[in-house]
Amino acid sequence: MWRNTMRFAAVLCRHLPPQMNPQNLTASLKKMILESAVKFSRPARTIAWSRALCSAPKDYGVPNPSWSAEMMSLYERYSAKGAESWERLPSYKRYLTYSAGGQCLSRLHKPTARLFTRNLEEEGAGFEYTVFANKAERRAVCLFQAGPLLEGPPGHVHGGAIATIIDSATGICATYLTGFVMTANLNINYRNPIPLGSVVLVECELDRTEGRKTFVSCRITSADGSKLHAEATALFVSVSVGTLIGF
Ligand SMILES: CCCCCCCC(=O)SCCNC(=O)CCNC(=O)[C@H](O)C(C)(C)COP(=O)(O)OP(=O)(O)OC[C@H]1O[C@@H](n2cnc3c(N)ncnc32)[C@H](O)[C@@H]1OP(=O)(O)O
Repeated sequence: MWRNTMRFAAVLCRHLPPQMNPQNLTASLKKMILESAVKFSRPARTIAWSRALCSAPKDYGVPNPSWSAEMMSLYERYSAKGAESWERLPSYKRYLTYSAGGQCLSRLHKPTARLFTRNLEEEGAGFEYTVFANKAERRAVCLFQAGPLLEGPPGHVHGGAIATIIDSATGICATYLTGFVMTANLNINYRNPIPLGSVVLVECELDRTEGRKTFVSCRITSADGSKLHAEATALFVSVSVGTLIGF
């Protein structure tokens, strides 16, 4: 039993992404890994879980057939700028999976949970988005195509869905630039409704950091930049992985 436990823990640690190598893990995370290993250390389960943990997660930030010509054109424009300036960030269905660039931890922790913005399998129905980030300029841009299940006012996107994409885009920007964070404050001014099915740019910029606080501002405009849909400011507070997991 103990040998299986240690073998399972070793498999987990081997598949942690580089920035989460075992020397850098918090005590609470080590405890979680060991507890999970104990829980699943019966031989048959060990093999099944090891396999399940090691398959590649689906990246939702790549084009799919629901993307409009306008969404594709923007995607190609940012992709063409080159990874040295604008890096496309992969997008998975769990926050930790995205942040750590791996998959093991999110599958161990409440495995049936899903990121709110990636909770529909039907392509094009809800949030279709992809994020490019520019480290040197401390900016990120989210290309967002709003599906029909995000309706608020007839034919237009729900204000809560707009808040969600702003929270996500600014959160991804803050996480990319400063590490694990949680939203502490979000202020939004809605300027013009967003038509359902349209593609908009959610442009985020890191304004400043103060200790654990990261301030990000955001503008949502039409794809050609001619119409302002919303403006927002967000405050994120850095947290440990243990806090995110709930330890
Ligand atoms: C891939 C997808 C990315 C998605 C990103 C989406 C992120 C989310 O939606 S997270 C979910 C929504 N957010 C939450 O549930 C967070 C709930 N709040 C909390 O857990 C805590 O209040 C938390 C973590 C924000 C801060 O708590 P804690 O770690 O104890 O920090 P705390 O000491 O209170 O505050 C740290 C600093 O921030 C400031 N601060 C905290 N909250 C606020 C606030 N609402 N307004 C202004 N300042 C604040 C404090 O004054 C303090 O400032 P200073 O260092 O100058 O004294």
